Amino acid sequence: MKANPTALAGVLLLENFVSHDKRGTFIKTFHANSFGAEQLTVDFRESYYSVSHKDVIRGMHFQRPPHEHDKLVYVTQGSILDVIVDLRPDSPSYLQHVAIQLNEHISSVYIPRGCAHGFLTLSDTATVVYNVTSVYEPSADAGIRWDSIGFDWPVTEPIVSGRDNSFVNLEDFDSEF
Ligand SMILES: Cc1cn([C@H]2C[C@H](O)[C@@H](COP(=O)(O)OP(=O)(O)O[C@H]3O[C@H](C)C(=O)[C@H](O)[C@H]3O)O2)c(=O)[nH]c1=O
Repeated sequence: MKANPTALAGVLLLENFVSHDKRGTFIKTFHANSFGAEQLTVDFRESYYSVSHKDVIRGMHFQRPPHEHDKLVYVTQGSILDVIVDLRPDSPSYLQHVAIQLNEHISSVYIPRGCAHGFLTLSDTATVVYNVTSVYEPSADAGIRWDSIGFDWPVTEPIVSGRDNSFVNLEDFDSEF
């Protein structure tokens, strides 16, 4: 696994191990030694996935302290535009965002605690896997409005949940990280 830095401090684009043969494809998305060598968390406490239609936007989500978590995200079917916002006041990339296209199998994105995560579905459907380092705590499940982060989402009529449209704007967000 090769880790590549991004414009946001600590957010890494990871190149997955991918092997093709006549049977199909084999992909490795986690390797404790490689993660440890990059000082990445290896203690994932939950794993879940979502299946989204084209033009769906999910996000921008995070868990509030003390339930914040690191997150490893990858796509097992389809493609997404993965978007991360830095909510850490002490970070050199505070309040900045990055958008990374994730295509099935090829790469994963590692998102440190203190960042908000979301994505736009680019393909007809997309299956997105999340591995996180804390268990789900409803009272700490929070977010920032997807259209308040200064990113021009390449979609004309996004499909967004009422909850995601009810989050606070980034300019009004008071960071606890
Ligand atoms: C995360 C979670 C959610 N839920 C419930 C809450 C809702 O009733 C339902 C769907 O949750 P949500 O609408 O938050 O799902 P997404 O909008 O796909 O959020 C996900 O996608 C964005 C991009 C992320 O980065 C989040 O980490 C991830 O939660 O499952 C649970 O019961 N347990 C859980 O661990």
